[in-house]
Amino acid sequence: MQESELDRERTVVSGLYERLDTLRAETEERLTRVRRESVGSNHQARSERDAFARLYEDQLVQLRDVDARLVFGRLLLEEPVDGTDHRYIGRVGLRDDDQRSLLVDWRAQQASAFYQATANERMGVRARRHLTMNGRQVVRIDDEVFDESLLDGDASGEHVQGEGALLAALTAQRTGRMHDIVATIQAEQDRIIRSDIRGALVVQGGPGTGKTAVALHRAAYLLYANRQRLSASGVLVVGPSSAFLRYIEAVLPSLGETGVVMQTLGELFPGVEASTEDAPEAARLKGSIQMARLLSRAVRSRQKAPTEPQTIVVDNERLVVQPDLVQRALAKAQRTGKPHNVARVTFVKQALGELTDQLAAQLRAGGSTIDEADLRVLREDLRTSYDVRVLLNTAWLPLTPQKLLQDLYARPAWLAELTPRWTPAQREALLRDRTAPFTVSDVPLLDEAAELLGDFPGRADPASRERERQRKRDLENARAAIRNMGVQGLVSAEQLADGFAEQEDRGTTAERALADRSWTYGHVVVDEAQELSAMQWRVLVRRCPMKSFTIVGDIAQVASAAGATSWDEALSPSFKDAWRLEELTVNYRTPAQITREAERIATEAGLPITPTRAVREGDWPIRRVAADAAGLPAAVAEAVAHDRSVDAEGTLAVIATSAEVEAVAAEVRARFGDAAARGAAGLTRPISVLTGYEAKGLEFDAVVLADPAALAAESVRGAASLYVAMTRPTQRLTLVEV
Ligand SMILES: Nc1ncnc2c1ncn2[C@@H]1O[C@H](COP(=O)(O)OP(=O)(O)OP(=O)(O)O)[C@@H](O)[C@H]1O
Repeated sequence: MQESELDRERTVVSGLYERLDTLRAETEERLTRVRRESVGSNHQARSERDAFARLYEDQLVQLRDVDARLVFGRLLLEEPVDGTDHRYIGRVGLRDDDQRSLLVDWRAQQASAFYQATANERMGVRARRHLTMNGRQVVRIDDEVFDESLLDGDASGEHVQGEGALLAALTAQRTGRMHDIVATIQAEQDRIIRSDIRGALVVQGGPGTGKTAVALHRAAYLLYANRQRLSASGVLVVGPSSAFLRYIEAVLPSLGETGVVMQTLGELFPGVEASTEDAPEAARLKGSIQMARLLSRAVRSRQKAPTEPQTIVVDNERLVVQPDLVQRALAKAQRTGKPHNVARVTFVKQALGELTDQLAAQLRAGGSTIDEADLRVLREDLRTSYDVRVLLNTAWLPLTPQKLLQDLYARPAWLAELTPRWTPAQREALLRDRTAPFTVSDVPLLDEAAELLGDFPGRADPASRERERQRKRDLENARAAIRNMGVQGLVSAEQLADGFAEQEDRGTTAERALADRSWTYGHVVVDEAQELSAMQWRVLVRRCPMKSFTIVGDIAQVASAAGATSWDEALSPSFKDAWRLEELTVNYRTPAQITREAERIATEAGLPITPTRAVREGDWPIRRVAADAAGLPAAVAEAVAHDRSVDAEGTLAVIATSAEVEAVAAEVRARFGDAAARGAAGLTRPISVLTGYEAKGLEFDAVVLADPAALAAESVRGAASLYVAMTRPTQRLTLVEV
């Protein structure tokens, strides 16, 4: 029975691959045709041709990317649709020449029953089948039957769907890269993935519950369901480190989505790439909302009238400028409520007006006659005079965010003046050399400063307005080209317009978004969101004023000094109560034996953990070894060697405190050579040596923990660090105790 079913599926699946090959051949042919097209010197036609060529190339890449595991599921329907009661679910949708559906995209409404149906809630489905593939060949089928009339006695309806396929995915060896989970998304995850795009959705869950996987699949789903809106504005994915982004970067392309922007928190301000962290005290301070008030005061204090009358010389005329004159201009500019650099235009205009009047009055008193034309000349003389420039710049200097922040950190007297209620220790924490590179915690401050300062007059803005106009022209041209070529439905105007833009060096949506601080995204995904400070939230909300967010994290895993202690505390300043919470409870990563111990230690340390239910018991108990006189690094290397003897192929992470990590890495490197590496570089090697913070969000077949007690004592949030470290393995955990 099984054998003949397998054969039957093989026939269907090879038909689907045939269709994929046909589509590929057709796209290749279109590409060849479009490349051959002679367009002469007509610029518009050439640009269109090149854009189409690019598009077809992209489609070919996409068709190639979905080849692996093209199809992974089948529903047996209660009511036939289009003459068939079978519905196949895959990475993309495929239709035959008569537009009949052959394969349904996993994100389509018609696929939702594949993830949601249960014996109690059948959603029009009699049975669900998981197909496991090896290359293009079906090698295994797993059935869940909801309609009892199909059964010969066996019960069904277990709460984990497609157990065989799921367990195979969970116990598969890790590669150092995250994979998609389309074939085995579970019902509680699917509900989150398909949840409405509007508003902020918070996904709280313990380690290994699939928060990252769910967030990425949700991004792919939202792009599919809101293609038009999101392809123009883009989706931003924010993760804690570049190692983490590298770990997850292949997931969205494997789901056919390539245009998503991924950034770490240190990269959110264009032109600055921060990766170093501040000491905890400075990080906490810089992350707190009082920095917003401080920056606002700092900017305001750069708008200052002189205390004494100033004498300036213009056109050989000595002019005594009263502080009042400058004060009036300041007040007028401040009343506009505009950012510093923009309001400066009003300040200068007002001050020059009064100075011109004063100069004219003085000249008239000396016997000169001054008419309208003379006034214009006087004003110009004043505007270009060195003395006037010094006077006006002293009162209101145009500023860059970088300069403002560097001054604030490097001028203790000014900082003290601005922070009368701070303690000396707090001020001390901010002080540093003007040339020191910006840290991750400085990035939101630069962004805040940029908001307060505004663009330099005459810079940036016209360019972005021109970009918008050009985008509109591109879209109109793309629509016309699609109509002319009769390829409606095959390509979207947005995709084609991206092609024009790239051709002309104007950049795709993603590239334009990256370069433009004022870009607003259609949706933002934030991973490890519990780590974000109040100031970081402010930046992200500026990047998506519609507040369409997917926020995933685990409050119990907070490791950064400026991180949150509750979602309410973290989110209410920016989102008020306009966010909804979903929880994930099943741990797909860590075996139960390890999960139990990690949760026990975390609970004892008082962490607010969300207990998880591990889907499998695991084959290996936690191994505990003691470091002897030879020291910790040697004991760790020995523990690694022992683990390699159990499984020589898998990925392994050594996790140690910042104080020990280099010594441990040196020993491990000495013993295992190029198979091991320190830091993010190790993620492509079998053995990586990481700190607790670097290990966040990652997973490995095995973990060797160097001195867990030291890890727990490392910082105020050390217990969380230990909890994170213990929950990284999918198979084995070794604790090397001192
Ligand atoms: N439905 C699923 N099918 C197959 N694998 C899954 C499923 N859900 C989660 N996983 C796997 O479980 C592991 C943990 O997932 P993920 O990294 O998304 O968890 P997390 O909640 O973000 O964890 P952490 O908080 O520890 O960073 C990953 O290997 C992921 O692929």
